[in-house]
Amino acid sequence: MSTVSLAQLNSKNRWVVQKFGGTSVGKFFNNICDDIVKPYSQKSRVAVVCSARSSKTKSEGTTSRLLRAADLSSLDGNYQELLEVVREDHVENAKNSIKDSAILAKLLQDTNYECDQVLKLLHASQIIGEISPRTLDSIMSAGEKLSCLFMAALFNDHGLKAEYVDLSNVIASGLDLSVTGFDDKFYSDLAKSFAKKIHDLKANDIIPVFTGYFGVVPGGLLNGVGRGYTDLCAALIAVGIAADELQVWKEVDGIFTADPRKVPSARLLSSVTPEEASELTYYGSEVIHPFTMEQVIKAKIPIRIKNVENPSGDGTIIYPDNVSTKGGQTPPHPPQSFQKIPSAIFHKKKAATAITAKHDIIVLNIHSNKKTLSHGFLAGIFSTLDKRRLVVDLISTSEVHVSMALQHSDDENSSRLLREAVLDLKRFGTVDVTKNMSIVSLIGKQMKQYIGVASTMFSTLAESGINIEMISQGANEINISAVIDQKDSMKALNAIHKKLLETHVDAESIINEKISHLKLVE
Ligand SMILES: Nc1ncnc2c1ncn2[C@@H]1O[C@H](COP(=O)(O)OP(=O)(O)O)[C@@H](O)[C@H]1O
Ligand SMILES: N[C@@H](CC(=O)OP(=O)(O)O)C(=O)O
Repeated sequence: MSTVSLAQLNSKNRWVVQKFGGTSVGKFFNNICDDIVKPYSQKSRVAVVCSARSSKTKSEGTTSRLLRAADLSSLDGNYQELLEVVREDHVENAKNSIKDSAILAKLLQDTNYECDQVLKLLHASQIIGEISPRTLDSIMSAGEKLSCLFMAALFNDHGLKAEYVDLSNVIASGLDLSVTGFDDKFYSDLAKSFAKKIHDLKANDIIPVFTGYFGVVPGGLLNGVGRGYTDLCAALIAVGIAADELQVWKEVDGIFTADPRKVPSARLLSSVTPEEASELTYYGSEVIHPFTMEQVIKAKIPIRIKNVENPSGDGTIIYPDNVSTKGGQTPPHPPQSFQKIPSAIFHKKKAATAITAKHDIIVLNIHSNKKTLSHGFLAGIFSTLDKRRLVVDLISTSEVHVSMALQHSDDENSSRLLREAVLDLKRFGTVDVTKNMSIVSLIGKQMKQYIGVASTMFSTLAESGINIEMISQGANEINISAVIDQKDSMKALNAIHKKLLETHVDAESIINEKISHLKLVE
């Protein structure tokens, strides 16, 4: 644990909110307790938010299992077996980890109760033969309930004073979000309700362990917010209690210039802006849920991404480059925080910040059967796609041609929806589909200020012998994307990273390279 960071936590009235993802809770619960929550709680108040446990990967984790069980129940399948896997996983983990017999007995009782509740819901869905978004949400909520019951028990077992806080009923049941939407008032009311849960704690040295699942929202949390909703929950808690910092703990040191598993020379970034973090998440590098940023940044609270396996690392701070923190002065004064915020946040000179890739992309090409694109042509295409819940990631149009890149999984249901959409789209012209593609995106808030970045990216692909299917420069000017064959994506990431993101390559050198190239041509 870094003494620098802890030395700055000098007041017990200051809060830090710590969010732990599912795989961290599944694999590193002892580190979380002893090396992270314990030392931080000695210097400040700590609120913990956890996702559902995943002992290996998110796709095999508790939330995914519960969602699969829900699917099975509505299809009259064997959901019981899957739920017993969830129960067994939590019971075994509790028995192996909790030493105090009274704490363990209570945890096992609570764990079995939550599993039995889910079984009842699944049974009801099987009888009805369908599952409503509300029921699906309730089933899904068991993931966070089980993991937080365990984490609170573990903290108490290791000598901390912790209390499990269930947020699943925090949203008033009469709320009609179809009228209000997820608007500012909804978020600010929610943040206040979360804060109230803290004021209701029995003593002011208790560590609340919040279920990252936060309620049956109309339309369903899964539909309204999507997977990864615990980030948003943690953000709203941070806003509600005016925390000094929101820490999102993962299994990487922070945000890198590229996925470190794919690009060995990727560098850790000391800071990124919220816009960059959102783009990175959307285009393949799951950094943080995009809804998280707005709320926290509005409240001037920095977000820090940190590594559960390396708590003393500085991590990556997500903070706008033009806003001071709460109580701070106007920019460019660096925001005050638990750990120093790198001055580079205000003096970033790099043209690009990071490169990312999104896989399982298909490209839909539509050649209009008219000479020019007619009135309503694009609207027709989009409503056809929308009907099948197909979301376009990139689009590029010419006079008579539209190309769109979409993410597509090969499961039966998605394939059927795609087939239907293609059939329907044939009303507008000839349609062809190219599968197994990737979107490679270069992200950077500074890029728009520099000439030559896009052309360097595309010429690097060409020099590597990689064919470009489609090009798009995002409307927000912080994203330049190309669609390429998926089998070339590793090569593309590494080549572009080498050219545009390795330390010695900065914006000036791109421009100089361009100028010397122009001179040669002359
Ligand atoms: N630019 C990037 N910076 C950091 N990690 C990235 C990046 N792009 C992709 N990743 C991957 O995202 C994963 C996020 O970390 P992890 O803790 O596993 O996520 P989660 O908390 O969602 O379970 C890492 O495995 C990492 O390889
Ligand atoms: N457990 C939920 C919510 C979540 O936020 O997960 P994670 O923090 O592990 O991404 C999910 O799997 O989507």
